[in-house]
Order: sequence, then structure tokens, then C-alpha cells
Amino acid sequence: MTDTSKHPTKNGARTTPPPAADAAAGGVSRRRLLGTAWAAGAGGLVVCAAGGAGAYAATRPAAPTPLTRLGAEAVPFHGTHQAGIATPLQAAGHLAAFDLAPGAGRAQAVALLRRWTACAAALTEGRPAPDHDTGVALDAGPCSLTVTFGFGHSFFDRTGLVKQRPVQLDPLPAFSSDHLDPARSNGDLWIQVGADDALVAFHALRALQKAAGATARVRWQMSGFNRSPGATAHPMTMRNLMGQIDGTGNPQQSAPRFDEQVFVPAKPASDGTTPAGPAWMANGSYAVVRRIRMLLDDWEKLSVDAQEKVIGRRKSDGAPLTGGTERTAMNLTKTGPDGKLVIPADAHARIAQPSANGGAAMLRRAFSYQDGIGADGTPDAGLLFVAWQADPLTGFVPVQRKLDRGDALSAFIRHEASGLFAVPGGAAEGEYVGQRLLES
Ligand SMILES: C=CC1=C(C)c2cc3[nH]c(cc4nc(cc5[nH]c(cc1n2)c(C)c5CCC(=O)O)C(CCC(=O)O)=C4C)c(C)c3C=C
Ligand SMILES: [Fe+2]
Repeated sequence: MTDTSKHPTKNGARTTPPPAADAAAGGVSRRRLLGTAWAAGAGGLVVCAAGGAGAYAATRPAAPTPLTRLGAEAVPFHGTHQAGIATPLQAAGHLAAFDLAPGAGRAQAVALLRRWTACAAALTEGRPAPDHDTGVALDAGPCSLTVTFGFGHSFFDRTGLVKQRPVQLDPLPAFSSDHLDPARSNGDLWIQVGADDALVAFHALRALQKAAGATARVRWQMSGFNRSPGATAHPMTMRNLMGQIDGTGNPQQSAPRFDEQVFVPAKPASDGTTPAGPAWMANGSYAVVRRIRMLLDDWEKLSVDAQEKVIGRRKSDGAPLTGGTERTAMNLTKTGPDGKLVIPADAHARIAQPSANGGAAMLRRAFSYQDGIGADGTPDAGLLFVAWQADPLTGFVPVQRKLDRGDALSAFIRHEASGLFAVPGGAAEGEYVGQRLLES
């Protein structure tokens, strides 16, 4: 996961318009529509007011105040990279995969991506959805809404674009800990929605589903959440449902290698290596999506000391068990008075760290989920794990292979669904997402 602080970021930066910038650029904002609704309401109030000044005073709405910072923050939809990758984590998220309808091919996919692009661009600016807006987000600002689009392996067969399919999209290898449900895995197309307001996130998801029309059907959908901005005394790394600080070891946006670890380079690197995938993937990224159930009844039986040994970090502040603060490097050779490694050999953070995996790095940007109690009577809760990387063959795959062999956390989690999606670079103004692929 990424840090939740709201400072401007290199990619997917949040922009807070001044309070007066109520109308989003180039369109009527949802708040402007609301103002119109109030004006109509006020007309009614005048009639009511004839019945007595008291009735008027009791029903008169308060004068509109500027949106809070949380509501007003907007993440630009257009740009080099799609938003929702390097964007700070939002409080509400939805992941949805779609399959093209029988008979739908490349032409229908182009029309769909045009509609989705127009819809996402409007909503992320705080404007109503084109065509028919449901009104669910009528009174809210953009709330840092992002919409991110990706293509699955099967999309290329459906659209006659197999020659353009990157090898990076080949199905992930099977792992011994997999308990995958095919109905909730993969899909032709993938959408990630994130926002700092649950209604804004739902509104966007619903608008995109409706915009799919008869062209594509929802294959699966998952909803997640994170802490709300401002819930903690200071911005900090997210906690997951096991109570751990999760995201510390992520590539930091300020680091020189961040872009090359997360995004497909636009041109070959200085050492002559080729970008991960065809030209249309320049500035894109690969998303590995895993629904990972946490076996919370078992986990919560462990003492905090035992839980910390499973991860190799302190539960309270995320610092390595070898001491320091959250950002202190793990001392992997330090032993305790008993002669044993302080960070055990099977500790999750030890096994997953880049230096133990040939430098493999990924940006983990997860949402927690909870869907009540499962058929087995235990919580259906865990992590909608989304890992972003320039190349899953050197990112997620080797790390998961290693974790699969000896991670102490394995006893407390279960991978229940999986997806791998090629997420193209961002659309410029006037372009639609995926245009460089679909018109190649
Ligand atoms: C294959 C990749 C990974 C999976 C799957 C995964 C699942 C998973 N992880 C946690 C909790 C934590 N993970 C932490 C660190 C960490 N995890 C991965 C990779 C996967 N995790 C990496 C690459 C790292 C960073 C290692 C490093 O560089 O130090 C941590 C420690 C804090 C942190 O660095 O984020 C926690 C906690 C859960 C609960 C989970 C599945 C449900
Ligand atoms: Fe992890």
C-alpha cells in the first residue's frame, strides 16, 4: 500500500481547487447542478413562506459553504500515466472485471472505451456522467475519484489483437497456496475505481457499468475500503485487517527508480534492455489483482509477539523487529540472546523484500474487504491486493514463488481469486484509453 498523505505526487497528483472553483473546467459541476436544484427549491419555499415567516425559517437551507478539502480534491484523469496507480490510496474502492458480450469485437470495444473515457473524465472532474446521471453523487465534489482501465489476456483474442498481446499477460503460474475461483478471476476488461467518499465511488462504478451497455457484462466485482483521510493524527501508512502497518517497503515516489519499477518505459533503458511489452504499453503498468482472504480467527489467536515474528515488523509502528522506526532498514543478520535470528528466516517481510528477490519490486496498493461471514463460519475478509509493476515476470511472480515456498504468513491467508491486467498509459486530452492499442 502507499502512504495516504495528501501531498502532491509526481503521477496522479491530487489538485485542490480554490473554494470558488466550484465549476470544474469545461463543464457543469455536480455542485452547480445542486445549486440549480436549490434555486428550484427556493421557489417552492417562497410559496410556503406565505404561510408564515416561522415556516420559512425552519425549512430554509443554510447558505452553501465551500467544499472541504477532502471533497474538493480532484485527480487529473488525463496524463502520461493513468490515475489510480501512483495516487495516494483512497478510502473506498471497487474492482470490477467485464467480459465482452457474444458478438462484440474490436469496433464495439473502441466505442465502449470512448464512452468509458468520457464518463471517467467527467466524473473525476466532479461533472455529472454523460447521458443519464443517477444523481447519487449530486452534492459531492470529486473526492479524489480515480478510474483506471486495464485489458486481460482474453481481450486480445476477442478483438483480433493477439499479435499485440504482451508476454507479460501470459497466465500467472499456479502457486501451491492458490484456492482460486475462476468465476471471480481474470476477465476481458478491468476497472479500478477509488474515491475518498463511498457514494462518489459507487456512483462512478454504476455509471461505468451502465455505460458498458450491451457491449460488456460484469464478470466479477469486489468492493474494498481503507482508512478515511484525517482519521489519524498525522498521515501514515495504511493498516490492514490483521492490524499491521502495510505498505512500508513500497517503492517511494521520490526514489529515482520509482518510475522504472512501476511503469513500462517509453523507450529502451540506458542499458539497452527492451521495455516490458509492445509500444502501446509505453507509460503503462501491469496490475496483479488477488483477493486474499485473511484467516482472522486463527490470526487473532496469536499473541502480538507471535504476530510480529510472522511479519518481521512491530505491529504498533511497523518498525523492523531489529529496532528503529518504520523507515529503518531491517537488520537481517542480527541474532537475539537465544542465538536465533531476530527477524525469523520465514518472516514475510524478509522473504518478500527486493534484495532477496533479485531486486523485484512492486507498488502494493490494496483495499481491505469484508463480505460478512463465509459458508465456513469465518469472516470473509482480507485484502484486495493490487500490485503495480513495470513487469510482473520480474515483479510479482518471483516474489510470490518465494513466498509460496516458506512464508510464515501463508498459514493465515488464502488466495481466492486472481487477475492480471495490462493497464495502458494515460489518455491525452481528446484520446480514449487504449487508443494506441485499438488503433494499432
Ligand atoms: C507476492 C507479493 C505479496 C503478497 C501476495 C503479499 C501479501 C500480503 N502481505 C501482507 C502484509 C505485509 N506485507 C508486507 C511487506 C511486503 N509484502 C510484499 C509482497 C506481498 N505481500 C512485499 C514486496 C513487501 C515489502 C518487503 C520489504 O521490502 O520490506 C508487510 C510489512 C510492511 C510493508 O513493507 O508493507 C506486511 C504487514 C498481507 C496481510 C498479505 C496478504 C493478505
Ligand atoms: Fe506482503
